[in-house]
Amino acid sequence: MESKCKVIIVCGFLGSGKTTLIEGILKAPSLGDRKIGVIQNEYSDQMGMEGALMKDASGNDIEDFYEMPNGCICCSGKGDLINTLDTLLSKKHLDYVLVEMNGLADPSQIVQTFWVDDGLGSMVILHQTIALVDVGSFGRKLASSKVIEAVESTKGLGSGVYFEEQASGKEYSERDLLLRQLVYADKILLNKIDLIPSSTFEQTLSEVRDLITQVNPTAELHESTYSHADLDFLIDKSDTAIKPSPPPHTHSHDCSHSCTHIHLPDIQSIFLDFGASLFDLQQLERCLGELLWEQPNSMGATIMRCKGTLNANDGCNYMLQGVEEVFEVKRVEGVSTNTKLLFIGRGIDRHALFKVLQSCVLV
Ligand SMILES: Nc1nc2c(ncn2[C@@H]2O[C@H](COP(=O)(O)OP(=O)(O)OP(=O)(O)O)[C@@H](O)[C@H]2O)c(=O)[nH]1
Repeated sequence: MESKCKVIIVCGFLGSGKTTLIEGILKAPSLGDRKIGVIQNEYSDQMGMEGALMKDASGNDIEDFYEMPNGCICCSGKGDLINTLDTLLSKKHLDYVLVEMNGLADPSQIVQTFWVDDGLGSMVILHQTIALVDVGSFGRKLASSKVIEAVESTKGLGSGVYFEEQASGKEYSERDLLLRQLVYADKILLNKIDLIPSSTFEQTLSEVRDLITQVNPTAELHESTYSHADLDFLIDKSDTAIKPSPPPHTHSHDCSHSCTHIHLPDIQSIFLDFGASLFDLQQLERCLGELLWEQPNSMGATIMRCKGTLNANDGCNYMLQGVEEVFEVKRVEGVSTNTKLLFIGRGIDRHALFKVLQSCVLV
């Protein structure tokens, strides 16, 4: 009899390194002949770029990649995720499926789905949940006096009270969401430690470790850069004994009508398609600097995350990756696509943003 497919949920806030983690696992030579599928929950149904960049150790495309666009699998989880798993597993046996949640999703519904759904148990098993934390920004977001308050606000997770809150489609504060993404994790990567200034390195890490341990005392913590960790830690080793108990009652909840797809009240996700336009790279980098280095910027917007693909004046394709004020525009090979950019943040005027970026297009 074939063994069950092991599902690994990958969660974490915007830009914390989830895709980087999955790319690293897929490329790891020590993966051998284990078969892995990927389900990625994107913010926009028009992005569809990260699949093309996912390669195995030999540089081949990943066959079993599936994008669940424009949605929140934490809301439509029971339906969409299960259907997608069905589709993937009906083609062939997979040893693992990595499910990347979007950066604004609360993973608790999905995790609980696996705990309580017997039908699911027959073909797949939840192996573990890995959460990514961008240590520098996590520390900043939860720093100082807010720490106690934030930890207090997670009390009751896993209890009936928490379930009821979710059923009413409750929107979270950014701080709550950050912490909720950690509560169900078996393993937590303290990522981007290269970005912590050396003068505050030890202190920052110790504060973040301390806070995370209060929220989730049983998770295994691992410090990383570019989401790197041994495969043994990431996918092989799993200690089911340390998983928290399922909640006391099974509350089935179809929240497609009541939940917003993004659990933060005022966050916008703006998708811009510039077609085959060619961008002046230097001009674009100047514009991005102006948009990202000061938050809120001169347009009054706070941009938390931006990413996309673009065509440049040198005839090459590039990928934009930005997390808060840090961004890079990196050349990519083997991907031919139009310019599609996604911006997530607060107070963004779509038209004004389009105009600024349009000014970087060659005429
Ligand atoms: N300096 C630094 N950059 C990192 C590290 N890990 C990831 N990045 C970069 O951070 C950016 C975002 O990484 P992703 O892996 O796309 O993050 P994500 O969590 O999948 O992003 P969303 O899906 O948009 O939430 C990329 O430019 C990565 O190269 C790290 O440890 N250090």
